[in-house]
Amino acid sequence: MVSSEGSSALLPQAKQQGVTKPISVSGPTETDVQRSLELEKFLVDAGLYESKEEAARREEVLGRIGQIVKDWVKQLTRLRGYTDQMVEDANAVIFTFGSYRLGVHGPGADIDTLCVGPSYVNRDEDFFFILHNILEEMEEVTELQPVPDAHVPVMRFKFDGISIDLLYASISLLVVPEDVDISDVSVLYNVDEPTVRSLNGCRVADQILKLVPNVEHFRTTLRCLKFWAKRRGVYSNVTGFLGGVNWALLVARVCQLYPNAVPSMLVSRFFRVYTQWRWPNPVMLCAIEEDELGFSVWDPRRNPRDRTHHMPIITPAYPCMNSSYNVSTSTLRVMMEQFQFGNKTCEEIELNKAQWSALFEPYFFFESYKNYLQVDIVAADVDDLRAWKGWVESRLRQLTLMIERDTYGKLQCHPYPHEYVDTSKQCSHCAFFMGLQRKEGEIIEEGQQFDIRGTVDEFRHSINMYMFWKPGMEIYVSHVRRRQVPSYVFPEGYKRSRPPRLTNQLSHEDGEGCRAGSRERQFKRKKDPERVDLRQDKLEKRQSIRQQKEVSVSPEIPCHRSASTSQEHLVSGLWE
Ligand SMILES: Nc1ncnc2c1ncn2[C@@H]1O[C@H](COP(=O)(O)OP(=O)(O)OP(=O)(O)O)[C@@H](O)[C@H]1O
Ligand SMILES: [Mg+2]
Repeated sequence: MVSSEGSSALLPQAKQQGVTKPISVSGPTETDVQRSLELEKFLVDAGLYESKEEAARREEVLGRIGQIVKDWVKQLTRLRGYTDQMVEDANAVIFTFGSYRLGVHGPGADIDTLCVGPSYVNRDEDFFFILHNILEEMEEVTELQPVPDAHVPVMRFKFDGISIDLLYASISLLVVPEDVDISDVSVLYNVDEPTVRSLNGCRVADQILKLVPNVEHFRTTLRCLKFWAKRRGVYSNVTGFLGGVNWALLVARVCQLYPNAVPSMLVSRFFRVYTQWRWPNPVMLCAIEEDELGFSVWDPRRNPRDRTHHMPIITPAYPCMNSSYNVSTSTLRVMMEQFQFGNKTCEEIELNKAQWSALFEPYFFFESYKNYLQVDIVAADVDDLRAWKGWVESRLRQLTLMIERDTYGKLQCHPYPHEYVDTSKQCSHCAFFMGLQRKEGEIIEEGQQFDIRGTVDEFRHSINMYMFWKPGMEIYVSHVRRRQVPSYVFPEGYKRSRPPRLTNQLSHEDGEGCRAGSRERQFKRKKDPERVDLRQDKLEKRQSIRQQKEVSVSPEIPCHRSASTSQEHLVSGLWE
């Protein structure tokens, strides 16, 4: 039986912006409920839930951190000469947010944590210096990394092996009550911008949980979509795709539109809604009133910059902001393709033509393009690499934008949010890849080439502006063809033989590539081995002529600072 709800499920375009009423109020059929159970089982089997022991360990760690910050504030209150009563009352409170707070974290996930302290305990010295030193002395604490200059200042560390992101907000109260309500807008009075941003993570999580009609259904659906996005290579805020909070808001909106739906229905409605969504119409949770939006930070009527956002997903707590400003036309295009894939697969699941596993088929990035950019990052040791890689990764979006800008949009980039490590290298190494393709429908004259050497040079120049550069930190950008992609990117260290075209596989080969590919497959079907050899020989010859035309493709990466000019490590710039 196909699931219920009929034509009301079709999203009227006019309602896309500011839909306030649910699209469908009809409930699930038995089949829908059964499918939901199957989906939940699939998620459990995929290892997405942590064990009871791990959950208890997290609680314990949070309790420990809560006590550490209380002691820290008390100690500071005493040092600053406040009265005994003030010392007695001195307090700090820990809140969680992010996936842990939403109840959708998996085993090994980090815990996003906010410490709320009194007005006289500040971030710069008290948090990033005194508390930092206290943590540094503790043997349970490892990998302590303060990031005071971030958009949202954060102290990262592991406590008993559990990753913690700890933020700090000093609110305008002398004493922080244990039950302080950070959902109340008054906590935002007289605090600086980084504090507003730090408080916002918790306020957003609280709002989401308040605004969805059924929290458990929301959680299962969100777990499913987050897992799906990771499998399909579209989970990453920094690369220009969507991160945890963006997926949470998209799912929450669908939950509002279908208040009686069970997770299996919500997953398929998710794809149906977002394949039809006319971006850049914003996605907002229902409780945000137009008036409220008028006072928000994100407001395309007042801020011209907001009009440039491609996929606005607005946070539901004041000040409402676009949580997905990193999305570009390239990453939006990739996500829309993946939504189409999700929609098609869900339709097949609803018709009993496919199982849930089909939805989570991994995306074969290295089979989807003929041409790639390989960005190699090396550093002297793992600590340097962590910092250097973070910097380069945060700039990769710029490279995508610059290439599309410099080729007038004729060359499209697909940044892939996955890092690969060549363990055979002696230095610390990782590599990122981008798929490259001509824009669909673009007519490129014969012999026309894309020269992106200048673009890559500009990118390298901006990367080398890194304030904390150390000897050994290097970046190399090269153009590689599919067959030259290094073997360490493949899970078993070897390339999959080219599979028959899967229905779920989105391919981005230009016409020439498709013809060559299909000819090769035809040859393999021929019985006459001599004929195959001859034809393959011809192909190989052609390939070798092509390679001779190229400049320095896939250079060997040295592990020392090279005095060579950037030309040696550049993308070839020759494009057929
Ligand atoms: N671009 C953003 N805009 C607004 N808030 C953000 C943004 N990025 C992160 N946050 C806040 O920080 C929280 C933690 O971010 P994080 O990337 O760890 O997501 P998460 O929901 O915890 O998912 P994950 O399972 O990937 O850790 C988010 O839930 C959100 O509250
Ligand atoms: Mg998190």
